[in-house]
Amino acid sequence: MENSFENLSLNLYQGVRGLAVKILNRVDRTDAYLDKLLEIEIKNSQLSGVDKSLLFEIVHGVTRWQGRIDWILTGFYKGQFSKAIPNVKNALRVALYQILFLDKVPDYAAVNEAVEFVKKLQGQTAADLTNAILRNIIRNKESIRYPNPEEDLINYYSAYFSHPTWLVKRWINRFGKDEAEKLFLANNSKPSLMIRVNNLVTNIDELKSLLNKVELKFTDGKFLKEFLRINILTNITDWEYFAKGYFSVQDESTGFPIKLLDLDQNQRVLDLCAAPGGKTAFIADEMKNTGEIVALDKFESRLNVLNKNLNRLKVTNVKTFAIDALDYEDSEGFDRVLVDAPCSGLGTLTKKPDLKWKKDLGDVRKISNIQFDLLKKAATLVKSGGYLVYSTCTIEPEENFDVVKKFLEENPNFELIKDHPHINRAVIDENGCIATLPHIHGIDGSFAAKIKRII
Ligand SMILES: C[S@@+](CC[C@H](N)C(=O)[O-])C[C@H]1O[C@@H](n2cnc3c(N)ncnc32)[C@H](O)[C@@H]1O
Repeated sequence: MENSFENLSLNLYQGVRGLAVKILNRVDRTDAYLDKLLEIEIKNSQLSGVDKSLLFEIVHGVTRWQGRIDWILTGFYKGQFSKAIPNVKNALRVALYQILFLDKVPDYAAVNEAVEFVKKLQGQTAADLTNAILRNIIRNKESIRYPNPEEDLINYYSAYFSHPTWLVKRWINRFGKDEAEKLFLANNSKPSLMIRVNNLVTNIDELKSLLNKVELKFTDGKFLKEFLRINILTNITDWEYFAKGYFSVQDESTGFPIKLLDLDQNQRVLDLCAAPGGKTAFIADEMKNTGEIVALDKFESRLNVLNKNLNRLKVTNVKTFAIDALDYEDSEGFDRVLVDAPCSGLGTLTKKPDLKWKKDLGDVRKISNIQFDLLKKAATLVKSGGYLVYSTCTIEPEENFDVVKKFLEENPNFELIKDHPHINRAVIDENGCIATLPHIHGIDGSFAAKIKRII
């Protein structure tokens, strides 16, 4: 029975557009994240490399521009678009994304695909409706009207720049109109691919010459010498040197917390929230595989991914434990402790556009309590004279400096280190912490604070 169900669903959601609708239906209906769903579908599908890239582009693009796409569809849909049948709703979104944003797909092809798909799943009437709406939009493409910014700036920004109203309000209040606009645009740009050289296996010069040999164009990272920006979006993990552990794929912003740790060989380091191990591997690299790193994560499955990554990168100085960090005990103490806390991820919207629709202010507030508890716990595990680094990949103050400030107020035996002589001043904020913003620094939004245990 189950098998025939699966076959049925395989047949119904065929090809790139069918799979795109299937994934987007799930994003809407469950709390699963886009990338996880995409990864599962790609693994189970027989798509060619080109089609995999197109599927990635379509589901990311629809999600990135969903605010604008839905605004337009709401105007042309007879009835309430928000209440449309999921298959119809997402087939319309997929087609409209291609019509508005993808030059390589002719409009008529996008319409025909959507109409055929809807006909197969929902019947002729729904297909006729799909056809009529899309053709009507194509005819009026040049004269689409958005809310009037003079009268309703929030809804204008929300529709035009495709961000939820709560974030629009928040970021206009914080940054002002012009800067907020730049942030929306940066969030809506396609992500760039950055890699970190793994000095345990190679060095930056060798990696650059290998990239040149396969004609993969790159530029140096803006802030940290270990990072390179690959100028085209390519599936670089298929390259033989990825499997050989020459580099890992990670944004330059992830390097700052490691630099703040001020690592040396033979130290004892705790990585409290470690999976999937991007930062653990960089710590091991800075320590030249000496000393000891203890890496914790609450989820065994995520630690399995970490272990796989560390093996590939030839990291040998890490012990892992699947445990809630709040329950972890250790009598010896650590020279360095990293709390790379779970967060709303709102600094990473170029890569994870679904987060802007999935998270709200309640989530930001809720997670800040967890972050504070993790930082307090970490403080009990660092040796006197040692450093504690607190980091996130969000730009929201409640999850960043507010957590650190409250911690420092309650713990006078710790002090914030504000002087970072080896770090580019462009990423240091008014409090002496690292704070990156996508529209200013051209990398993911992130935060890191260096705290010293005095006694
Ligand atoms: C931001 S991610 C860490 C990313 C990682 N440091 C890296 O650079 O690849 C946060 C991690 O914290 C883990 N986590 C959340 N709550 C935790 C807890 N109470 N104890 C331990 N790990 C936790 C999550 O499973 C997640 O893997």
